[in-house]
Parts: sequence; structure tokens; C-alpha cells
Amino acid sequence: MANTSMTPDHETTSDPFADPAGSDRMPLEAAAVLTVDRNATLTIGSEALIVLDEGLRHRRDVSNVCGLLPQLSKTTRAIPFFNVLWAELEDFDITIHYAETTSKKSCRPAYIHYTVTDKSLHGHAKTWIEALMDRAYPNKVQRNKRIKVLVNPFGGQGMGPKLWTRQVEPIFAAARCEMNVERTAYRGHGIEIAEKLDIDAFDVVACASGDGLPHEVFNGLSKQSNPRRAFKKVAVAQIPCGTGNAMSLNLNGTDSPSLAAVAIVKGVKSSLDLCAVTQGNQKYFSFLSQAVGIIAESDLGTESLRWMGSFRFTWGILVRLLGQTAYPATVSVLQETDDKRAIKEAFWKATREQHHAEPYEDDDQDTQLPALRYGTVNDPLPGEFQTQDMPNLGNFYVGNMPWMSPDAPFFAVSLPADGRMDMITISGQISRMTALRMLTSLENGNLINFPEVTYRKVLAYRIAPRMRETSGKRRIRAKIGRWLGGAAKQKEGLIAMDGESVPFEPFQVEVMQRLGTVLSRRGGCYEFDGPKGH
Ligand SMILES: Nc1ncnc2c1ncn2[C@@H]1O[C@H](COP(=O)(O)OP(=O)(O)OP(=O)(O)O)[C@@H](O)[C@H]1O
Repeated sequence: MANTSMTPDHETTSDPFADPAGSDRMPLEAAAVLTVDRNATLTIGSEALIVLDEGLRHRRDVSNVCGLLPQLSKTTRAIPFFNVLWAELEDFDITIHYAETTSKKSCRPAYIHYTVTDKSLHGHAKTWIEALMDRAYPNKVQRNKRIKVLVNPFGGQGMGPKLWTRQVEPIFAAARCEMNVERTAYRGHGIEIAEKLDIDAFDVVACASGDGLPHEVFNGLSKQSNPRRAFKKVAVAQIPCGTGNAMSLNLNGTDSPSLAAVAIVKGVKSSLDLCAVTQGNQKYFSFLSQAVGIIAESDLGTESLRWMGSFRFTWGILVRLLGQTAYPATVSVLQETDDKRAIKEAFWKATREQHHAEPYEDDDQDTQLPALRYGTVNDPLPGEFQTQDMPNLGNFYVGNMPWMSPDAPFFAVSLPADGRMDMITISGQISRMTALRMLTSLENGNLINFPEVTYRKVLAYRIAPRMRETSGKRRIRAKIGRWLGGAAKQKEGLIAMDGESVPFEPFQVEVMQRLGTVLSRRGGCYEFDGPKGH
């Protein structure tokens, strides 16, 4: 309970604790408590806003303090500052909007309304509201974000528009965000919208979709006349409404649309490495992952299992692991290290330092995209690349974020802006027992600790996948696997780029450090805290 004896004196202009900068704002200690009337006190605590309302004990009608009290006997409530969406004073009326937690996976907007009865408290109430807003929106968090919202009407199981209207829009509105909403009408529409976006009119593009639409938005921004500035100016965010919601899991820390909405409102602008991909004559950007082999098939080859939701991905892997499928390829890599101990140490160090990191700076003077340092997939292979033929490759997976789906943090030591991609390769010939152990350890981020897993930090790579040979037993196993795994018979192998299918052809990738901008809940780091084991 708050110490209500701290109630400060009324408004004063000669406060001994006054801000030395000469602002007329009262220091926090003085502003911490506001007695609204005889019974109600609002206190700015260290972690939360504490509401004491003794009057409610005697009141039958509590509807005007929506969401304040689950039971009449309870007269106090702590609202984390993170959940405070907006606070304002109009004449003598205080309204505090906040996100009320309704379950582990959802919240809804609620508000508290009080009238300041002691008129002489007006000045203090104003200062108090400002102090509360400073706590609710610390330094690096922008208020009143101007958000371009893209809604994919077919995202996930077609629930996108409903989730947006019911769970997200009311939270953005309560937080006084400006919104401009547009439904995507066809594949590639997100690219066009982002390409033509007035980057001075918006701070954020939020995609109510799976990971496909954010991928399109990054690529649309790259086509702006001043792409470097577009990337810096506009943060890309995801409102998780798809089947693959990795971006939101990693940056908002949730795949719940309502909780993600609060994370976006409170999101801190942060840099993100982007991967420049060349394939054939195409050039585009990938923000999340590139997969050849088992993961691509588990992601793209399980369309008929959409009813399983995100579990279809895990199921797809499981079935294929049991089939010991190999996906042959030639892989050329410019790697920084494959020393797992060094990789983990660098991760912990970066994570510790993140707490003292400088705020995001938009000081990039360049206007155009950085040139490709290693050429395209059509150029001769750069001398620094090390080439390996991998006839028994089972899993080739490159990621830029830890979680690829809920409970699947494949890239446990991935960092958002280290200028490195995390590359995992696993042989297709590991025993089924080991494969199962890997799958069950995945949740804790311990895949990296398996000796059978090669985990590298890389700057660039090229991969030329080949069709796999299927004969005898393998063909039968593949058939059973396809049937169980929900895959149609396909002539070619599959490559997944941010979860979307691209042609089964060689491609080359290089990382462009800090090129993209996103919103992150804690600022500059992902929500996964690293491998749980060691
Ligand atoms: N109106 C539309 N009609 C058809 N396709 C669309 C439409 N709007 C968006 N798309 C496309 O749908 C693709 C997938 O989008 P998104 O990721 O939002 O959905 P999803 O169902 O969750 O997919 P995933 O399973 O890849 O996560 C994107 O490539 C996007 O271009």
C-alpha cells in the first residue's frame, strides 16, 4: 500500500526541490501522491500507479471506475506503468486509460475517472498527470505514434480484421495513437503501399498479419526514392494475426494481438539488421529467416494442416525428422566464428551491455542503400567464402531473430543489430533419438548445445540446393512423411524466405547492419533471454 501520509502541499512556485532547469514541473517526489477527494488517493509508486479508493467500499455502483475493482472489498489496485496508456486532466476531471489484464494472453482497455474535489489542487493535479505520463512513457518511448495499419484480410485463419477491430484498435485509440487503416487486397500490395508511403506522415507501419506482410513492408520501403531515410524514419511492427507471428514474439514478447498492441504503443525504436538476398535477377530483403530443407518443408509444405495453428510447424518437423530426409546442397560461407562458447559469451556480454546502451540515434546521413559488398549470386564466388559440399544436409536454417514460432527459439543467441546472421546446419543422418531430443530441447533454446548442431555467426553466404535423390526405402518413407506432414507431392524442393516460398534456385545473402527499424518492448533487444542450460 502506498504511504498516503506523503500527500504534498498544494501548488507552490518556490518549491525547494524545484527542477534546476527552471521548468515549472514539480519533481517526482512532490508529485507522487494526489489526493483526489477524502477517500481516493493516486500514488506514483516505483513500479506502478497505485490507486486507493476507500469510497468504493461503500458504493454499489462502480461502473464509472471500469475495471478498477474485482471485488468491492478491495480498495487498492496497482497498474504497471507499462499498462498506463494515457492520462489527462480536463478542468477538474482526471481520466487514466490503461490496459487491464484479463488473462495471461489478453488485455482490454479500461479507464479510471475521478473529479478533483479540492479546487486548489488543480495545479498539482496537472503536474501529477505529467509525472504519471513521464513514467508511462519513459524517455525513449514516443507518445501519440502515427501508425499506418495494414490488415491482411486472409492472414492466419482469416481472423485478422476481427482481431484488429476488437482487440487492437481500442488500445491504440485509448493511447491516443493516430491511425490510418488499409486492408491489403492482393499479394504484393504491402510492397506497393510501403513504396508510396509518405514517410514524414507516419512513425510506424503496423501489420495485422503473419510475417508475410512485414516482409513486404521492408521491401516496399527499400524501393522508396530515399530508402535509407525511409528505413530509419519508419518502424515496422507486427500485430500478430497470422499463423507465423515470429516478429511479434521476438519484439513484442507475445503472439496475443491485444498484448502486442500495448507493446507497440510502448515500443522503443530500435535498429534491426536486414539481409540482402539475390536470387536469379531478383534482389530483396529478408528480416527473419531463410530455410532450405526440413524447415522450409515444415513451414511451406504443411498448408493442409493450417487448422493446427502454429503447431503445424512443429508437427511438420517431427514427421520429417523421423524420415531422416536429406536435402543436398553446396554451401559457401563467409563466417565470423563457429566457436559456440565464444558465440554464447558474446551474446551474454551484448545482453549485459544493452542495459547501458545509447538510445537509438537517427544520425544516418546516407540516403541510398549500402552497396552489396560480396556481389550477387550471379557473380563469381568471392575468394573469402569457404565452400562445402553437403550431400547429407538435413537442416539449413539462417535466422535473424530467436523465436521462429512459439516454443521454438532456434536462434537462441541471435542479436538484433550485431551485423551477423545465425546459421544452423544439421546432418540429415543424425539418429531419430537425437532428433527427438533436439526437438524437445528446442523450447529452452538449447539446440546450440548439441554437438551434432553446427552454429555459426556469418556475414554472408551462398547456397545452391539440389534435388534430393529418392530411391527404395527413402521413397516410401518420404511418401509416408508427406502424407502425415500434410504435404502435396512436389517436383522441386522448397526454400522459405521469411516463411514465404521463393524459387528453388541458388541464392546469396549478406547482412546489412542496422539498416531496418522496428519497435521493441525493451529497446534494442529481443524478448528471448538466451539458452536456459548454460
Ligand atoms: N487480400 C489478399 N489476398 C491475397 N493475398 C494477400 C492479401 N493480403 C495479403 N496477402 C498476402 O498473404 C501473404 C501471407 O500473409 P501473412 O503473413 O500476413 O499471412 P499468414 O496467413 O499468417 O501467412 P504465414 O502463414 O506466412 O504467416 C503475404 O505474402 C501477403 O502478400
